[in-house]
Amino acid sequence: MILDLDIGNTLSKWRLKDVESSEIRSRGAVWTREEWRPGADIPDLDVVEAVRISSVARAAVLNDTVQLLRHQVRQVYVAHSTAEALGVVNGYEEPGRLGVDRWMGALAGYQLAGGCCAVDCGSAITVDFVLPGGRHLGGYILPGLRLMKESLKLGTRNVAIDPDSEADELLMPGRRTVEAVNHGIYMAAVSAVNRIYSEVCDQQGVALPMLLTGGDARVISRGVQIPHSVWPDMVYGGLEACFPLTLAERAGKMAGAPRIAEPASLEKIRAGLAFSMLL
Ligand SMILES: Nc1ncnc2c1ncn2[C@@H]1O[C@H](COP(=O)(O)OP(=O)(O)OP(=O)(O)O)[C@@H](O)[C@H]1O
Ligand SMILES: CC(C)(CO)[C@@H](O)C(=O)NCCC(=O)O
Ligand SMILES: [K+]
Repeated sequence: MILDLDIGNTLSKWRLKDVESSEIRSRGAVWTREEWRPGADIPDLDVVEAVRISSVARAAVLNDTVQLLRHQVRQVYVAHSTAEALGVVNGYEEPGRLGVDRWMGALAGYQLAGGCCAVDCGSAITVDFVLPGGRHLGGYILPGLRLMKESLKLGTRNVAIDPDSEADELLMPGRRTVEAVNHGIYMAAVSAVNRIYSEVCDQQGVALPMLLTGGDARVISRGVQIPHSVWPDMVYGGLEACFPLTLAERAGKMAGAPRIAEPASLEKIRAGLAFSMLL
């Protein structure tokens, strides 16, 4: 088995992938903590022959995790943001400072779709752009839904947005504090994603496919009018592309990759942008 780890600021996500069949056997998530010890909530390392890690947690968390895994697993691969990989040129002035989860998402998106807009809706919401040809432009970082809510300190932090709510309802004016907050932060997130996408496509003169991932991808997806695909395993896709181990991965296949939604025409994107600038 291959153990893939996506260590975020809040949650550490894992999945087990069968080396022979390339199938995902199990998955889960644990809180990201200082000491990441195997227990009931993480997989049995006896069956694991290789580990691939993307981590944006503090260096100590990653070091401890790697130390621990090296005792029991022969191959441990840790992803880093580099100046160039798989045909993509990192747009950061200091490439190593780009969050490796963003880099993995951008690489996976490029491998799947060519130029793309990769959106990760986690503790933070990040939006990254790669042009056809592989130039990564950099991106945008904004607070995620939960962080926005917590920063308001209105006593509503424990009332999460129901992930099954319809976007239409979430975009209505709230008539209770909790509703006003949930609808406000939802509006902030989806309008930012819509606007950022349109601005950058307009600036660059290209309509890019959009891909969404992260814990809040599903609910944000419902409010984003731009054609897009949701790819829960997008960060893992970057790990597969950087460290291919199975036959399917060597052939360039990434697990759970969605069908790419055809982007709207540049004219349509520009018309939408012109309209929003009138408001
Ligand atoms: N059990 C959960 N605990 C915390 N957040 C959750 C949970 N389930 C869903 N979420 C939502 O998922 C979001 C976090 O998503 P994700 O799992 O991508 O976070 P993360 O990986 O820790 O973030 P990041 O990678 O940006 O550090 C939160 O904003 C929250 O709304
Ligand atoms: C922005 C987050 C927190 C999103 O997980 C992560 O990618 C990160 O810590 N990035 C480092 C800063 C940067 O990407 O510029
Ligand atoms: K993430």
